Amino acid sequence: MPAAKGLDKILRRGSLFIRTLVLMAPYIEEPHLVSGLSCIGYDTVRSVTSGTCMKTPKDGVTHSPKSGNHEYARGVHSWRKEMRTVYERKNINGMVSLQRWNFGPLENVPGAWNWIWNSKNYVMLNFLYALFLKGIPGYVKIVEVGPRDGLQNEKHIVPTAVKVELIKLLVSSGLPVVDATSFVSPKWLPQLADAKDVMEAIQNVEGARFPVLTPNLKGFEAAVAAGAKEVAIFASASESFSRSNINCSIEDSLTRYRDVASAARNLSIPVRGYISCVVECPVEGSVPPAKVAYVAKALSDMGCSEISLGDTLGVGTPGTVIPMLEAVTDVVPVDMLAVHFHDTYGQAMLNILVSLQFSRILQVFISINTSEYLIIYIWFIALSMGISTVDSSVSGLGGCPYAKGASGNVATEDVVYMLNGIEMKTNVELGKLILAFISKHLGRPSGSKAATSMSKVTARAS
Ligand SMILES: CC(C)(COP(=O)([O-])OP(=O)([O-])OC[C@H]1O[C@@H](n2cnc3c(N)ncnc32)[C@H](O)[C@@H]1OP(=O)([O-])[O-])[C@@H](O)C(=O)NCCC(=O)NCCSC(=O)C[C@@](C)(O)CC(=O)[O-]
Repeated sequence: MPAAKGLDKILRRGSLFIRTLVLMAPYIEEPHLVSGLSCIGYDTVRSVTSGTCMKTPKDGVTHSPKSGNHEYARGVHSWRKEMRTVYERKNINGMVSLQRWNFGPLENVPGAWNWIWNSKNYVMLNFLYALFLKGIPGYVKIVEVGPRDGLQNEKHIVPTAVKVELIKLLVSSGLPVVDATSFVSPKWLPQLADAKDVMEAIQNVEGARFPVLTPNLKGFEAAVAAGAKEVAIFASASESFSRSNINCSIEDSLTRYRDVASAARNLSIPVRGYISCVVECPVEGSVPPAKVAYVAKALSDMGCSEISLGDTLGVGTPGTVIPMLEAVTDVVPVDMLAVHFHDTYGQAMLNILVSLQFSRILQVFISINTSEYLIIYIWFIALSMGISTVDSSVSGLGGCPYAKGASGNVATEDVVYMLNGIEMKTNVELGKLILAFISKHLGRPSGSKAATSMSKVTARAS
């Protein structure tokens, strides 16, 4: 709805404006009329000089008001002190309609709040506040990508037993989804050439789902044979990156993925879709949001249950991430989306926060009550909450072998620490997640600031 889109943009500019709008709401319903004046085009023009007036039927019988013979009495709205003009016109049924009015000034805030408090509008306005000022989801699903996106970038191939132990530890911390491995060509990605062995070793691990990446039908069939119950396909919003990562154009990749999605549908296997380079490509530079939206729509149309938007280079800021989210949520529902930030420029946490807070006005509706005066209610209904699925990687492991210079993914420990701090549930136990295990194995410190600081505190205390 175009009006909703426009409002959506305006409302997201800042809470001050939203407060102003909310405070204006009492002035939208304004049936208080006094004194008659004639005006061309309108049956009656009335001026309200003191706002303490309110219509009360003299005989106690409710009847259609006619211009010029209303009865008014001092009413409860003591905050209406300003001058206003109301234009009346008889409608086709002989009813008097309120055609237009001027809004009063906004100074009388306490009175306005009285009005809000004493009416059903309070509920609605409270909802608006909750949405814009605190409107982030209560539960965030974390998709752990360390064993796949993290370890695919290690120079030295990590032994299968270490990968399996890592996955088990991650699951025991409460993570609900762990990307386990990729069924890709071992020539392209030798680091994950043991995909079959890893999958077989975690068959009996309970408590989490284990999606695996499949670039084509060959990979899909191998994954299913090894026991995968969920797969992921990975397209790119940049033509050059698509060619360097999976050796084909975006269109060709979508054709391949349609086959994978259809084979998965036949086996009732859920498919996650990844999109790389949603902000920038290492070769082409900035990627237009419309291109990301195009690929997202294609993945959604072929049946992906979730779409993860990857800032593969880790260069995005809220300035580039928000327009991209706006374009994608124009074509794909927000609850299907996940965000996947690398942290090359230290912007990942900020980008996650704006994604959680991202909400859209989906509907504006206007209701008209013609029982007595024409009363118009205008409600801005914002239905969408922010994005509630975040990808991250334990110890900040990762990068992409085909995106030189890109650093690791945002660290899962840092994400959980931040979400705990703003009281959003993840069901992940931070203490259990802080894994000295993988850092020790890789022979370097953790890439998570939260993990490093908390380990120091624990060491000092003991
Ligand atoms: C897509 C291909 C296979 C095309 O690679 P290709 O060379 O064009 O494929 P091909 O069909 O010509 O096959 C070449 C060889 O690979 C074999 N092959 C073919 N398919 C498979 C398969 N599934 N499993 C095992 N082997 C396979 C095939 O059998 C053949 O073997 P040969 O006859 O030479 O002995 C290749 O480019 C590839 O595997 N690419 C994957 C690269 C990769 O994993 N990159 C990292 C992914 S992470 C990412 O994309 C970003 C993400 C998702 O994390 C989000 C973000 O961070 O933003």
